[in-house]
Amino acid sequence: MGGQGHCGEGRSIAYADVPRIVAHDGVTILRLLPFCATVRWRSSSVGAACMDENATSTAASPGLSDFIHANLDTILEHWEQFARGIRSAHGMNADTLRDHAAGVLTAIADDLEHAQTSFEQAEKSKGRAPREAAVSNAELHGADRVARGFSVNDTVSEFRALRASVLHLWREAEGAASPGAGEQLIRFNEAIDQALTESMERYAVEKEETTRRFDTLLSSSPDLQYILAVDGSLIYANKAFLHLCEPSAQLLPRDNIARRCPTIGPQLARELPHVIETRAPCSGELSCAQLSGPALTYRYVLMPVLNDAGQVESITGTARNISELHASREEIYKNAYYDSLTELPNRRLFLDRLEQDVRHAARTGNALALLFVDLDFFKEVNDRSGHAAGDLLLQESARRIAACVRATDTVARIGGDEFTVILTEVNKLSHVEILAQEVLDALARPFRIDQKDVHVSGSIGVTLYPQDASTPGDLVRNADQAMYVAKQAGRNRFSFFTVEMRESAWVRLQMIDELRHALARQQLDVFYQPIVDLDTGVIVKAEALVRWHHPRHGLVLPEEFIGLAEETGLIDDIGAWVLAQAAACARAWSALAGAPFQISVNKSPAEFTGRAMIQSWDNDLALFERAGKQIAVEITEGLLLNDTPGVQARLGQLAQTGVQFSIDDFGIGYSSMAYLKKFKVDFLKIDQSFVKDIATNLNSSVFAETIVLMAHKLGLKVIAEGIETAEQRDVLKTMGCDYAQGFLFSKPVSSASFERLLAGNGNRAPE
Ligand SMILES: Nc1nc2c(ncn2[C@@H]2O[C@H](COP(=O)(O)OP(=O)(O)OP(=O)(O)O)[C@@H](O)[C@H]2O)c(=O)[nH]1
Repeated sequence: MGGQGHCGEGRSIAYADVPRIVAHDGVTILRLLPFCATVRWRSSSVGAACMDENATSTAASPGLSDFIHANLDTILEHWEQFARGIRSAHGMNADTLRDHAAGVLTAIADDLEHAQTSFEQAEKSKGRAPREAAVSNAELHGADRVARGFSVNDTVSEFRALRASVLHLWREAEGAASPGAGEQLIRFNEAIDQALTESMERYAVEKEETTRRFDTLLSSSPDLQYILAVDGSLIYANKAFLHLCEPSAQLLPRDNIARRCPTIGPQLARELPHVIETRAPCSGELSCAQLSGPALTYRYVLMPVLNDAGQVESITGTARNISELHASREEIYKNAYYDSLTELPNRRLFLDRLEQDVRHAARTGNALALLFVDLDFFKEVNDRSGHAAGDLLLQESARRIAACVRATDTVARIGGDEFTVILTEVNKLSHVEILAQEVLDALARPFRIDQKDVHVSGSIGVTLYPQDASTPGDLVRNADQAMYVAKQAGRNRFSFFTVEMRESAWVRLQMIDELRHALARQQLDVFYQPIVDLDTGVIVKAEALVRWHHPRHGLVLPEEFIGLAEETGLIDDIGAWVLAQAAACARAWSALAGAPFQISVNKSPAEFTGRAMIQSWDNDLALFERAGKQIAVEITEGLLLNDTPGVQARLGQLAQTGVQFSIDDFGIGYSSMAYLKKFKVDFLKIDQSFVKDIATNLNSSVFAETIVLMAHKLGLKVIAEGIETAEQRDVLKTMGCDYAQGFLFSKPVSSASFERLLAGNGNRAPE
């Protein structure tokens, strides 16, 4: 390279000395120092304003090549005025922009320096330009422009401006008029055209590669990627998108997305007018039906592409398959709002719906009915047939209840065996009654479970909006209270809520609350009623009967609170406490009498079936064991007939302790002697309803006598309850009844009073 330049101090620099940098692809480019900013030329007319006074001409034969070398900075400055205007040169920094142009220009100038061979000339005339140094620079130039977002026009304009700047300044410097200028001009134009061609070719290759890379990237993406024209026709679609389209695979020009991709196209096409109008991105979820399998869910984004005028020229779209996410979101929602066993709405969703329905009814003036359905004796199904059978019964109950109502009504499972039904737009009360009865009928039909018929029934409480209450909470409470009344009235029925129910429910709740504290506050007491030997009239036994000294209501009898205790499970604690008192008294009174004295205690069926605490049952067993025959346990016939494994096991455990058993209220139930063979019973207690008219009613006396006879044949003793008159006592005595209990002998009395009775015991037999 023989070119020379001039610096500001008049020192000439060979261009071979100009520092170079090596680009990343190995192409060497010149990095020009900003050393000369003036046009160096012999002519005084050129660049007078910027002429350095100390500058000396070095070019003996000034050619275009020398001119370019000498005035590179000035040319570039001139060119830069234009270059900056190319869309702000796409953010390129001034040095880089200049480096590229300088590289191309310097290479062209170098090329101009050596004489062209005739071969080169011939090749050029055939349009086959030999490679020149400018080419590699131009390639670099073209490649870089793609990456920086220059358009083809921008790139062409850059070269045109470069050519214009050189020629303009050369002409001004009068170089264009120098000898051989024409030839140089031709070669310069050829060289710059050549550089432009190379730059454009490289630009095109680069662009193609970039497009191919993006296409590969987009094609391998599982997300749908596509570009739409504003009329909805597909400009581009990646593989994932085409996969969802009609199977004819190839994308045809102007294919409309709605027609081409019937699964999701129409849904996307509907969004286009909005995106075009607002020029804002839009996103959402859409459902894509599949030939087989569940519909897929896609989350899509549509993004408008704006032209220079700010108008939407196309729309890019992406869509991601979020079916799994959607499914897990649905699963979470289902778990939160639906009962997993029956798939009905759970309590939470039921309360939401009730709130909405109440609001809607308030707006429209319609009435609404809420039904609270509770299965009867469901616990027995679990106990007898197992929990899995209970589950099946709950599922079938859910289906049966749901089949009774309209699709717009809500059926929910809000607890164990509790269901609710919200009936909206209720016009007639009779409709509610009919529906409640239908539900009862449906539940009363046998359930076929494990090849067996299982029977339950339902109790339903009904309340109405707005007649009974105005808030969801009050409606639920009303329906619950009405259901409770239906249960108390015998089950398998429905009750409408009344205001009186609210009052009695409140009293009941208060009683439950007070009963909870009664033991701790020592308000419970055990009274004892004597049982006499009918032959001798001597007190030989006693029955322990619990009493509640209520702070406001005075002495409360067991009939008024044992039911509540059973319902709430308090019966376990109360029963254990009564047993402990009775066992202590039996011990003391045995010592007092100098002979074994037996006290009988009542055990409710709930104590055999409920029992939240295994521990309390074990404690009872230990007490029974210690007491042995000093305690007799009074149980009902129903309990013995209960063949659920849990109940039978507990009865067996109890029998092991050595206590004796009495069948209470004998005669009013099944009066079956069959179970007496299976379970060792010691006493039968004839129910007082037979004793009452035993002296006047032949049926009662025959029945009582039969019981006595049969019991004796089976080796059992008989106790008659509720004896109030000497006549009753005498009839029973004549029949051979063993023991008697009733007001004729004594009312239940406190332990202290009972001790006094015992002290005088044996002195007399009541007449
Ligand atoms: N199998 C099954 N049983 C359940 C489920 N949830 C609760 N339960 C049982 O359902 C029973 C409901 O108790 P209750 O309503 O007092 O029993 P009930 O025998 O129907 O008594 P009444 O309503 O007074 O007739 C309890 O024994 C619970 O253990 C469940 O998901 N599956």
